[in-house]
Amino acid sequence: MLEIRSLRKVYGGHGRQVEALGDVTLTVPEGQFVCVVGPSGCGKTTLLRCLGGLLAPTSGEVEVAGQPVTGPPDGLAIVFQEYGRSLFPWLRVAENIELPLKSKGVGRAERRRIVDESLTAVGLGDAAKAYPWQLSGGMQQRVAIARAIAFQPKVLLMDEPFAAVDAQTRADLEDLARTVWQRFGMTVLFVTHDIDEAVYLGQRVVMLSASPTRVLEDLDIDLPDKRDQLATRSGTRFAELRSHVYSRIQEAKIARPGS
Ligand SMILES: Nc1ncnc2c1ncn2[C@@H]1O[C@H](COP(=O)(O)OP(=O)(O)OP(=O)(O)O)[C@@H](O)[C@H]1O
Repeated sequence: MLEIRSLRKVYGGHGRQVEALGDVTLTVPEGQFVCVVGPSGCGKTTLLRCLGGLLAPTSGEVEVAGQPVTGPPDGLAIVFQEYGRSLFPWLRVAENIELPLKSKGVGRAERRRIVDESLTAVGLGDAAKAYPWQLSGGMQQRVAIARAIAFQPKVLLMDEPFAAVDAQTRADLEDLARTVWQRFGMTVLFVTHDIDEAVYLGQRVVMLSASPTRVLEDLDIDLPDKRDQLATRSGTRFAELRSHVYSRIQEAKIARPGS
């Protein structure tokens, strides 16, 4: 479903060149939940932007559902970290969710049905008429997730979506992300700084090196499909996986030239 081959991205301008991605190759089959972790600044967001058609690669190829990415692909939705800036404050929650459906040409009655279903799926069945600024940060991020799933994407890209909420809300949103993935069966690529979060959520954890960025390791997460914040995180296998990922990321940071 997602194919990234020898992806390289160099930002230029103002006499400064930054090689955000060196040579990244990665395949995500349809329906998988894959997490991407790596040292700060290694190009995780850049990778998602190239996949989402928001940035052109310097070289290499990016394909979504067999089609080369030349702009935002059909059937792909992105949830960003900054929910405060991704929702329109002057539109009610239901109108925020409806907007992409309108541009897709979905009729009014069907829009209503999809909005209700998506809000219920994220536990906000009663918030349709509220404005985003009347909701807590965690609730706003639920609205952003509802808007993404209302679009019925085949691919969902998530860029550190829970980094700005408190720990308890974050745990709830992590479980919501897995529930939504299991229910709607989309392919998910989830970028995070948080190693525990990556191991808890993913079927695979892809570790990126420091610049020049490549895939350091692609690890299968052999935890049971049914995960639980307490039982899964306190298990021996979880501890082994997280310490493995942690030590690889530490090595990657130390290997960084000049750090
Ligand atoms: N628009 C841009 N112009 C120039 N350089 C950029 C631009 N966007 C990102 N960079 C640089 O590219 C590198 C990778 O940035 P990116 O945000 O993709 O990394 P990241 O792994 O997501 O970072 P973090 O973990 O801190 O969120 C960084 O050195 C960053 O400064």
